[in-house]
Amino acid sequence: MTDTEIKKGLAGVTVDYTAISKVNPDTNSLLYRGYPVHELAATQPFEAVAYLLWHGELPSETQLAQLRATERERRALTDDVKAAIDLLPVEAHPMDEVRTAVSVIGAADLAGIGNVMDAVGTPEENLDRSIRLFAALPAIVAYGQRRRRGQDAVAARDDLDYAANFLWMTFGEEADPVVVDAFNRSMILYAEHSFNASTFTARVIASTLSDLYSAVTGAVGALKGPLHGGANEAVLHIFDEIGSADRVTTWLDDALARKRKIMGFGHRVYKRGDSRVPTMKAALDSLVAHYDRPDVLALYDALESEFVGRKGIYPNLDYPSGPAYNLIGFDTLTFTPLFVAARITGWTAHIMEQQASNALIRPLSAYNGSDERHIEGYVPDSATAAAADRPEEAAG
Ligand SMILES: CC(=O)SCCNC(=O)CCNC(=O)[C@H](O)C(C)(C)COP(=O)(O)OP(=O)(O)OC[C@H]1O[C@@H](n2cnc3c(N)ncnc32)[C@H](O)[C@@H]1OP(=O)(O)O
Ligand SMILES: O=C([O-])CC(=O)C(=O)O
Repeated sequence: MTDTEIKKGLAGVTVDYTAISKVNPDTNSLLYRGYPVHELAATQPFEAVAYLLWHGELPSETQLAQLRATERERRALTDDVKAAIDLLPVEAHPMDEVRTAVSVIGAADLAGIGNVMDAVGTPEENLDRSIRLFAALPAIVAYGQRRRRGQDAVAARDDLDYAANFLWMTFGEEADPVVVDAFNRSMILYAEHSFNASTFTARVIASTLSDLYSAVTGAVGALKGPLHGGANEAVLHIFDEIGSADRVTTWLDDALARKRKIMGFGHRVYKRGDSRVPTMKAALDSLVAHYDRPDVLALYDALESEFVGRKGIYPNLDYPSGPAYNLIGFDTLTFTPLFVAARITGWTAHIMEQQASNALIRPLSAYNGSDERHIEGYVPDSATAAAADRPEEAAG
């Protein structure tokens, strides 16, 4: 064994600088490029926050109009992506559809083909790729839900902004402004969160000088897990299991006796509450009032107060966003793909930041396997035996 200190899960390890966001668990705050996220959620369209994450500044009116025009041009579900999704079983998890769709878009981008040294691309190419994925994902996520319901794709509308068009493509009808506003806020809150597991995955892949699409594909895989983005889906499964507020105590007694994790609670960095929860909870409250569903709020409050009271572990963003997406009408399986559509902004900002100041990410491990041993009967040839006698030369 070794006396090297192991930082399991990289907990508490600071691996690099980032200028994109600051998560501060002491003040329970989250800044995107210096702006508190709740101020952005209250005042900005998601497109402006995407611009902020990529460029470091909020857009002028002209810059926002340019980004919106490009996003609108690239919103449609393209034939190749639709065909690739249609090849998958209709029961496939939508995160697998999204991962596949990103891969298809990446394979169709032929810039840098021919020499692997060009895969990484220029900053201009990577900003363009970021906008391409940002614009394409809503149609992919919307079509996934419609396909599972046996419905056709709904064509994008270029007279609607990002959030309203996303809801239009999913449901085929214009959403109420209350719903659009709550959805827009959720996208902003989900957009970015420093070196979380999926963003770190993207940065690891980018650090090898692989291409942006590969880094995003890996990030989608990391986000799928229930300890990370998959928790918003898992929260709704828990709500369905519990059923109603009056059943919370018995359900929790049983779940804790069986040492189950209560999804939507706890966080690696925040230990006294997630900075984004109050803003998302306010969005959930507006949806509860809009849809007249006080039963949802009763269950939400009952589980939160019982679990926090017993364990002192607080809700994370996935706790209010799960029931909010359910009220809007998204299928439970669609929740984590919605997170992808939002986080594509943060992931791509981090990929470009990694590329701008790259070092291959390759930590060390401490070996705790078998002592050296040998294959019975193996006789090295003379060159191998000679090299074994001169290990420093063999290592080159
Ligand atoms: C957008 C996001 O990705 S936010 C995170 C979404 N994920 C979830 O909601 C999944 C549920 N939560 C969790 O599993 C954890 O809180 C994590 C993975 C998010 C953070 O975990 P870590 O910082 O590694 O803390 P860890 O898992 O070691 O938990 C510390 C203790 O609290 C307990 N704990 C933490 N979260 C929970 C929970 N949700 N339910 C029950 N117990 C919990 C652990 O069992 C552990 O107890 P122990 O010390 O008795 O073993
Ligand atoms: O920061 C984390 O570990 C997880 C999280 O909340 C996020 O990615 O939004």
